Amino acid sequence: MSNSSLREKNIVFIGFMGAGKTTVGKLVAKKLYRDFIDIDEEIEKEYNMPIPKIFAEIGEKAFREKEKELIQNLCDYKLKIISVGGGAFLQEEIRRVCLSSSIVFYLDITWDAWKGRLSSIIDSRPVLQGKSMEEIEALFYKRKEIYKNNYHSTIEISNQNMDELAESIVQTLKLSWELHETK
Ligand SMILES: Nc1ncnc2c1ncn2[C@@H]1O[C@H](COP(=O)(O)OP(=O)(O)O)[C@@H](O)[C@H]1O
Ligand SMILES: O=C(O)C1=C[C@@H](OP(=O)(O)O)[C@@H](O)[C@H](O)C1
Ligand SMILES: [Mg+2]
Repeated sequence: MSNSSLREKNIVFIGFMGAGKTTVGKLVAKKLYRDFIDIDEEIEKEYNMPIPKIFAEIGEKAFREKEKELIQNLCDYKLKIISVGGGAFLQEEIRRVCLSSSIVFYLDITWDAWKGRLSSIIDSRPVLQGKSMEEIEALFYKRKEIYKNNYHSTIEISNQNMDELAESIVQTLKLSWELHETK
């Protein structure tokens, strides 16, 4: 692969709900002077309603179809920073298109660190609602199996400040771009 093609690839952030994909993706985009796209935000704009309302009124199936369509379309572009929802990589077609067109960055968080975030995110994450802590924990580990088998680069984010985290991601990316430089 030529250096320019690696540098031009999109960067896609994956990981569990609340791991920080949206927050960190935005910061990384700013540091790299690139466009940032949050897939959930795009879906909310399309339906003109927040995600819990989309799930309740239109249904998860339609949400997943829209998620796939938007990601597939965006992967035709270059140089984008994209945060996908935590459920996106459950779809094989999404995994395939992201892994082939983009650098997939997995934001990994421990269960212990994640637990503390639940109360601040549950109202906007319908997938977490109506579940016991044991059920959420089981979902957390089930999803982890998918993320950890489908990425190019990863970072442990459990106890890091968001800006430092974004800065380490940028440094990792720059290093890998330089390492792949063809003279
Ligand atoms: N590194 C971090 N440290 C502490 N809180 C964080 C961190 N990253 C994200 N958060 C907080 O966790 C919540 C979920 O973050 P968000 O970026 O929306 O995650 P995701 O897009 O992965 O669901 C937000 O309230 C955000 O402020
Ligand atoms: O994991 C999931 O199934 C979902 C994650 C959410 O995005 P975040 O991962 O950004 O919270 C959002 O797409 C939707 O609520 C479903
Ligand atoms: Mg998000």
